[in-house]
Order: sequence, then C-alpha cells, then structure tokens
Amino acid sequence: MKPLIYDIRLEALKKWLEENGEKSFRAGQIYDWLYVKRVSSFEEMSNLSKAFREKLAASFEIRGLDLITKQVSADGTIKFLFSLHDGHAIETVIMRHNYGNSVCVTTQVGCRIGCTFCASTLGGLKRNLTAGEIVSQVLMAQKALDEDDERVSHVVVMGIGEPFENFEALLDFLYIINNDKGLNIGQRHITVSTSGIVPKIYQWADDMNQFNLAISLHAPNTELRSRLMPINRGFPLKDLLEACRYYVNKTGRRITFEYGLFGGVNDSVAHANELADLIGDINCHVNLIPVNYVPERDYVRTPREDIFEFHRTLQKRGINATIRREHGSDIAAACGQLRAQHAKEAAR
Ligand SMILES: C[S@@+](CC[C@H](N)C(=O)[O-])C[C@H]1O[C@@H](n2cnc3c(N)ncnc32)[C@H](O)[C@@H]1O
Ligand code: SF4
Repeated sequence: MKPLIYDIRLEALKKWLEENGEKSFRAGQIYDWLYVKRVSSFEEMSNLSKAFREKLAASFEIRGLDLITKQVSADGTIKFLFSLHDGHAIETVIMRHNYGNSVCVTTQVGCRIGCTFCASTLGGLKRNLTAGEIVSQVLMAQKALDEDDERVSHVVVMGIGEPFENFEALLDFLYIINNDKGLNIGQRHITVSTSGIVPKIYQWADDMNQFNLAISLHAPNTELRSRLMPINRGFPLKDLLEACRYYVNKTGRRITFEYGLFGGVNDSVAHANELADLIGDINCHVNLIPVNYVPERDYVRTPREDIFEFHRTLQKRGINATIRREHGSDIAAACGQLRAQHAKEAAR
C-alpha cells in the first residue's frame, strides 16, 4: 500500500523529490497545499505540473479520515469517531478554552497497557497509527474549525493509546504539525501524556525538550499504582520519579502529573499528603481528574467536597494543582468510550 502523504516530514519529502528528479523547494509548495490551503486531492495543487501531480499520486495517498459519528457538547466540545482505511475506529476531540482550541489525538487502535480504569484498553491493542493518521486527525479538526474561522492552537496527545509505545510515528507527527510551513503549532503548545515508559522519558528529556510532558501518576505509592496501572510492575514508581527528576533538571521545565480521583481508592486527605511527600521536591503541576465513568469498570466518582479537600491539601503543602475542567461531560467523555460503544453496537 502507498504511504499517506501526511506521513512525510518536510526534510524527507525534499529528499524524495531530489531522488525522483524534482526540485526540493517543491516540498514547501506541497506542504502549503496540504496544511495551509488544506486541499484533499493532488489535482487541486495547481502550481504543480500535471505530470508531477500524477507522479505524486502514483507514490502517495492523500486520503482523509471517514467520519462515523460526531457528538457536540453544550460547552462546545466536539468528539469525533473516525474510521481508518481498514475499518478501525478512533476518537479525536476538540476542546474549547479561553486561550484557544486544543485537539486531543489518538496514537494507537486500542492499548495494551491495561490500566484498570481506562476504556481505551478494553479490547487490547489492534495496531499502531501511522504518523499521517495522527496528523489527519489534527487536519480534520482544523477543517471543522475552518467553518468558524478558528485555528487549532494546541494539541494534546491524550487520546486512545500509549504514545511512547508508538514512538517513531509520534516524533514524525510532532515534527510535521510543528513545521512552520505547515500547521505551525508551537512546541510549547503540544503536550504528550505517558503512562510511564521510563527509558522513553529519558529520550524525551534529551531530544524533545521544548514539548510538554505529562505523566499519568494516579497513585501516591507503588502498591496502589501497581493495582491501578500494571505498567508500574515493569517501571516502578521510584524509577519513574527518577526519570521525571531527570527531565526537570535537564530541561529546566515543569512536568505535569495527572492524578485521577477514584472514589474510595486514592482520594483521601491521607493520600493527598502522601502524594505531597512523594513529589514535593519536583517542579511540577498536578492535574486532578475526577474519574470519568466507564460502564465496564467499577470506579465511582469522588464527591465534589472531597475533590476540593484533596486539592486544598495539596495546595497547603505547596504543590501546584488544579482540578481539570470537564469537557463534554454530557457526552461519552472518557477516552475510548465512544469507540467501545461503537464496537458493542457493531457486534449486535
Ligand atoms: C487515555 S490516556 C492516553 C495517554 C497515555 N496512554 C496515558 O496513559 O497517559 C490519557 C489520560 O486519560 C486518563 N484516563 C483514562 N481513563 C480515564 C477515566 N476513566 N477517567 C479519568 N481519566 C482517565 C489517563 O490516565 C491519562 O492520564
Ligand atoms: S490510561 Fe493510557 S496507558 Fe493506560 S490503558 Fe488507557 S490509554 Fe493505555
């Protein structure tokens, strides 16, 4: 099968052009058609010769994603369920903030990490997405925002899948959306979230130090974390935090810890104090996430007052923390939930 044109970094496209007897500056023109004018066929690239367009079409696909369904929430959140060329379904979300529009992208069809609270992992991992399939999600979101003359200003890699398990495609994706000849989304406006693949955190700190990093922490001690996230057995909390300290020291940047509040599991004042003891020496921000209900999982919500109490405890201990604003809470909000619902309906 031909690769997607959206899979290709600008430098790689220049190289391909040179190897195919074309001028490398054409790469910038192609990027402009793809990411600025956002055409959906090679024929529309009118400043390229017909023969050249045919050559491109013979080597690359320019296919977008097929929309299966779209849910629009009262707060403006839009959740898309897209179908890939092989029929797999993935989710992409646009969230509206006062500072801009952020898009949450999927990196894998499913996930093999097996966190006990997450809908994305219910059917295991089917396959990795290519860089172009991840880029296409941002493009589809941008095309939807074009209708309101708005732009995608931020990207969060927090959709279905573990991005650090699809590392090469992730890096290609990031370079493509960051390129100033294309979508030009600033590195500091892009956040990647990982469940804690420790060796990749070191690599990230060394090579990708202008992009934001978030860690799904969810527990203040290693026993509880192993119960919630089986990855903690392979990469225990102590090693994970050492990698986080390395990131902060190496980059001089703050790291984000995501901490889901699961009722009666990890949400007491004692847990908040234990968390403060654990991360108190790290330049960090804690994002408290009230658990999204997933029917297949039996976690329940922490009562509102207890969420505030947990937050206050962290703040009193000098930990920078916020409670995540809930986007689209009136629609299937938990990541992977729309896809899981779709799979159930298809099986009926
Ligand atoms: C779906 S994951 C994708 C990125 C990466 N695999 C990770 O775990 O960080 C994005 C975030 O959603 C959180 N999450 C997953 N299921 C959730 C649920 N039911 N309620 C609240 N947060 C959830 C994860 O812990 C993680 O912080
Ligand atoms: S939270 Fe992240 S790593 Fe864990 S199962 Fe869900 S997608 Fe995978």
